[in-house]
Amino acid sequence: MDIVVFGAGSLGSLVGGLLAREHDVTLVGRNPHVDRIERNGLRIDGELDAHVFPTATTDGTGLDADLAVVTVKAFDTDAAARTLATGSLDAALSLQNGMGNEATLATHLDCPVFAGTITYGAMFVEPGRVECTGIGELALGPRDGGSSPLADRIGTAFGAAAIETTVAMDMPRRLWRKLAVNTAINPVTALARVENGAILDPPTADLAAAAARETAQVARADGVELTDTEATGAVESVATATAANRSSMLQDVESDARTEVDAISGYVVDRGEELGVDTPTNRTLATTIRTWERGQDLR
Ligand SMILES: NC(=O)C1=CN([C@@H]2O[C@H](COP(=O)(O)OP(=O)(O)OC[C@H]3O[C@@H](n4cnc5c(N)ncnc54)[C@H](OP(=O)(O)O)[C@@H]3O)[C@@H](O)[C@H]2O)C=CC1
Ligand SMILES: CC(C)(CO)C(=O)C(=O)O
Repeated sequence: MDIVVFGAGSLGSLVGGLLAREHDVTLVGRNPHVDRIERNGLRIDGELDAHVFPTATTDGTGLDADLAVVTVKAFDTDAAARTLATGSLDAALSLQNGMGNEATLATHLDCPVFAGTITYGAMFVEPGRVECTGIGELALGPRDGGSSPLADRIGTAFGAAAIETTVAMDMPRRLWRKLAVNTAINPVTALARVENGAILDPPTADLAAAAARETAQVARADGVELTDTEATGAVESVATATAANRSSMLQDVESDARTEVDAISGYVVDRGEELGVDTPTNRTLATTIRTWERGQDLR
C-alpha cells in the first residue's frame, strides 16, 4: 500500500516506521526530524527495534495515497484535513485521542474516513529516532460501526507490517470507552502532576471515576451502550497497566504545550449539553486545564 502518515511526531513516527517495514510510506512532519529521516532513515528502539527508510517531507500538500493515517494532535486535525484534501486519497484513518477527529476529517476529505484506537506507546527521543514505550494493539473500523471491505483491507495491511490489529465493527463504543479512560486519567494526572497509577488511590479515584461515569452517561445519551461499570473498569485496568506512565496531558503541561482537553473533557461537556446531560466533573476539569493554558506562553 501507498500510505501517508500525517503528523510524524511520537506516534506517527512509530506507526509509520512500523508500516514502512512492509509498505511505501511517506511521513509528513517537521524539521529537523524530517531532514534526519531523509538522510539517515528512522530508528525505532525500546520495546521494538527497526531501522527503516520511509520518504519524509514537511509539505503535506498534493499527496496521492491509498491511505492517510492521521496522527497530529486533535487541535491540528482541521488544518491537517485541509492539507490532505489537496491530494488524492482512497481512505483516511485517525489514530488520535479525543473525539470528533473523524468528523473533522470527513468534512474536508472526499474518501471514507475510518476510526482507530491504539494502545502502543511512543516517545520522541531525538530527530530521526523514536522509542516504542509499549507494544499494544490497534483497532480500526467504520466510524459509525459495522463492517467494510476497505477497513478489512487496511487491517490486513497493518497486520502484514506486524502491527497487532483488530478490524472492529463497534468503533463508536471503543471510541467512547477510550474517551472515558482519557477523561478520567488525563486531566486528573495533569492537574495533580502524578503518574497514571496514582489515580487508583482514594480520594483521587473517586474524581477519576466520576469523570468516567459522566462520559458513559453522555455516550448512552448518544446511543452507544457503555455502562458506568464498563467505563470505570476500563479506567482501572488502563491505570493499572500504565501505572508508571505520565499521561500525554501531564507531559503537555510539563512542557508548556497545548493540551487535547477540548477533544477530551471539553467534548464530553459540549456533547452532554447538546443531549441534555449535565457533566459537572468534566466541566470543572476542562475549565481548570483551559485556565492553565490561558495563563501560559504555550509552545
Ligand atoms: N504518543 C503516544 O504514545 C500516543 C499518542 N496518541 C495520540 O496520537 C496523537 C499524536 O500524539 P503524539 O504523537 O504524541 O503527538 P506529537 O506532538 O508528538 O506528534 C504530532 C506531530 O505532528 C506534527 N504536525 C502537526 N501539524 C503538522 C503539519 N501540518 N505538517 C507537518 N507536521 C505537523 C507536530 O508538529 P508540531 O508540534 O511542530 O506542530 C508533531 O510533530 C494525539 O492525538 C495523541 O493523543 C494515542 C496513543 C498513544
Ligand atoms: C491511555 C493513556 C491515559 C495512557 O497514558 C493515554 O492515552 C494518554 O496518556 O493520553
